[in-house]
Amino acid sequence: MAQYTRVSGSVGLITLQSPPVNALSAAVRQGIVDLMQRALSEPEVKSVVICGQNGIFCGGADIKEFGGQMSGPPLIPMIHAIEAASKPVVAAIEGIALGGGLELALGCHYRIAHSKARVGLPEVTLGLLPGAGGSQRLPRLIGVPAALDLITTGRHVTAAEALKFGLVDQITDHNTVNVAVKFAQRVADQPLDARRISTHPCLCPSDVAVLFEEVMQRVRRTARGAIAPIACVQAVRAAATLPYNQGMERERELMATLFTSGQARALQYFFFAQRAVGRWSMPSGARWDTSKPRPVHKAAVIGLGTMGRGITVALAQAGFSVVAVETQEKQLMEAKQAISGMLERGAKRRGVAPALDKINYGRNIQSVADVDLVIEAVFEDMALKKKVFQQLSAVCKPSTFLCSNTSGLDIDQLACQTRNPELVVGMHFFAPAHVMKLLEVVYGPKSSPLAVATAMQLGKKIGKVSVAVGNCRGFVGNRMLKPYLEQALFLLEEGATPEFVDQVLEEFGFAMGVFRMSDLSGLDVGWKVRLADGLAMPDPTMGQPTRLRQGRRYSPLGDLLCEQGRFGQKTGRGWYQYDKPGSQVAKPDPWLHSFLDEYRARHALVAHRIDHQEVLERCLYSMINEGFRILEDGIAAGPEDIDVIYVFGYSWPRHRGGPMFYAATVGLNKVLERLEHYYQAHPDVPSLQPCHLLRKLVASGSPPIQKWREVIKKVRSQL
Ligand SMILES: CCCCCCC[C@H](O)CC(=O)SCCNC(=O)CCNC(=O)[C@H](O)C(C)(C)COP(=O)([O-])OP(=O)([O-])OC[C@H]1O[C@@H](n2cnc3c(N)ncnc32)[C@H](O)[C@@H]1OP(=O)([O-])[O-]
Ligand SMILES: NC(=O)c1ccc[n+]([C@@H]2O[C@H](COP(=O)([O-])OP(=O)(O)OC[C@H]3O[C@@H](n4cnc5c(N)ncnc54)[C@H](O)[C@@H]3O)[C@@H](O)[C@H]2O)c1
Repeated sequence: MAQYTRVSGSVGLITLQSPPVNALSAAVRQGIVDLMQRALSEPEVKSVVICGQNGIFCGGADIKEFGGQMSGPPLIPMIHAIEAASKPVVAAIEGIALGGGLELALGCHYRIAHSKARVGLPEVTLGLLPGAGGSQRLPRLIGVPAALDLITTGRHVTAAEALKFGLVDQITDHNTVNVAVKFAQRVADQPLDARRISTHPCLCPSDVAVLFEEVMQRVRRTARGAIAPIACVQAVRAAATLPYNQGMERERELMATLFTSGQARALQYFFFAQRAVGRWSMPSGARWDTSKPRPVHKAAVIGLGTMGRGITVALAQAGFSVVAVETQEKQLMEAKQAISGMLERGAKRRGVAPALDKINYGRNIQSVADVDLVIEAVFEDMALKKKVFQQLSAVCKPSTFLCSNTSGLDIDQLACQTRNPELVVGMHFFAPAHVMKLLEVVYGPKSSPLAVATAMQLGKKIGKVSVAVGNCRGFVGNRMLKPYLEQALFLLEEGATPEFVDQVLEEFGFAMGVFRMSDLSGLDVGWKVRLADGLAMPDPTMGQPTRLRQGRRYSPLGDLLCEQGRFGQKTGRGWYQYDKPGSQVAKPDPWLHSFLDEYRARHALVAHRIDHQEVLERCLYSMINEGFRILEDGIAAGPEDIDVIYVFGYSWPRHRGGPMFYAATVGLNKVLERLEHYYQAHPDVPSLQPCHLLRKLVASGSPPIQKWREVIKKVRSQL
């Protein structure tokens, strides 16, 4: 909807009204069309201002409409009509002008923005391009290089940057609508021809062909298989090389291809999934909207290794006072230096002062007595963590929330060490913790909704996408990683190479294949856990068959590498070889290939040809199957939680929506049928056995992912 008012006698003010972001729904578009006609037909009206209600100009096309039949006036002719209007039209931009919202503003003859406003064309993040003339008008207004940057990245720019680009005509700290109305009065009699951006020539640098070639190469390299960024470059190239009308035709063709692509559907699903995870719920019935967080002013971090340092930086950068504790003097000094460096580099990038004074360092756990929340990040050792939790419980004020950054240990066991187990939750960050967006907030059986709400809110304040999950070994992310890693090792035993498996996974869109990722994280990390679990047993005299544990197939390949001191990048050898320890360039290692040949010979394993399909299906479907088990067990509330965890924490390609969305795209019956096939071939691998929920969903006719929660509820109630 939109509202019309006449202000100052001669200005027609059109206000978009569609909360929360004034998206261009059919009703809003109809309103704009009708009210523009009214403004143009009223003789007293000399100029028009378009604004949005509640201090928000417009968040773009209504994404919810994309899935269904589009109705109402189309956007492109609507914007053309505004540009062609005989009276000046001024956009008054407050809050945001994004996507179709900015395209609407580009159709206006002038743009006035509030100094705090942000503008951008983020369509690429939804698998689209600016398809209402944005790809053709923006380069004509701000030049090809700047337009390529904005359109291919989708980044939002501040009003000040927009002014520098020439994207807006004026910025103001005052009431933007009032300023725009006065401006509209001033320009009422000005000629409009030069203000119609579609008539401008597209100014190109002399080396424009080289520029497009370079940008296209960069985009292809970083897109990881996403098609929208490439289409965005093609659309801007059309603006640079074709007359406006032909450019618009090219924009329409490219948009039509993207619009119906699975990638756009996946990215739009993911847009809503990211927001859905904020509406968390617990099996007890506690929910985000009925649980109030408690404010946190001062926090502590215990253990300043890899994770503790990143967590301290994230907290300090967000303005929290932090007490940072490390027991060893040498470690403390090193950590202090590293944290200061991270803060200084971050501050330089963002053009602010480093938050060094936010942190108090100490070696004594007593120094955390008055904090509101503690995040423990000591070694992954249950006995040590229990001791730390006992100490914290004795030292801290009774209301302090005690959180652990454990990667997968039982939160409940830690809670049991404290006086107030209801205030204990997991806060599982991902490395590097000041960079990675994901935070798993893990509730145990005793965790209170207050503790979950507080950890979720803290996560949001430090810029994380927080997902509330239940307590089980590995929580959601690492639990699903286990069958994925396991299949990758089995594939090596059966004839594949690390390079081939990684190539397939990287072509699928992962930033790194499983073996390159393991080399980066350090092979010793998982080895220590397997040793502690009694799985890794190098001594053959222990009587364990090498490739079997507790009746299940087991691959000791990772253990054997660790026994040779091959821990990955840090030692310069792992699944690959590196020029020197710490180097990041992975090279195939002939030693590893001979080692695999000998290993297969020793175990009478006959290598067979493993193709692309088998690698993908076995690695991904076993992981997806575990995802269904997680849903069945109530560890994640819905498929969106799992998908958000995988995209933000494990570099799952966003344009494939996440593992559960991918399963829905492939077809649940196909996933089930292939799992059955592989389980039959490998009956000693339980992770390949299709789980009950997957069978139930297929038996229910494979409903769309948005309906899975209903089936999940039924399955859980039967358990
Ligand atoms: C051939 C056909 C031609 C077509 C022409 C194409 C036109 C055009 O080029 C395409 C587009 O504009 S594509 C669009 C380009 N635009 C974009 O990509 C902008 C996307 N939006 C954003 O980036 C952020 O939401 C804001 C920065 C606007 C606000 O951030 P914040 O303050 O943190 O708030 P928040 O929590 O994020 O959102 C609050 C609520 O609003 C909801 N909602 C928001 N935008 C929506 C929309 N456009 N729609 C619907 N809903 C939208 C959101 O879901 C949430 O509701 P929920 O019930 O809780 O789920
Ligand atoms: N490294 C990762 O990628 C990663 C990711 C997510 C979670 N985690 C988890 O985070 C935790 C820490 O892992 P990390 O990789 O940072 O380990 P790390 O070995 O780099 O650091 C642990 C630090 O804790 C310190 N420490 C040990 N006992 C202490 C005590 N009693 N009081 C204060 N400090 C003490 C050590 O001196 C060391 O500096 C583990 O639980 C791990 O599972 C790690």
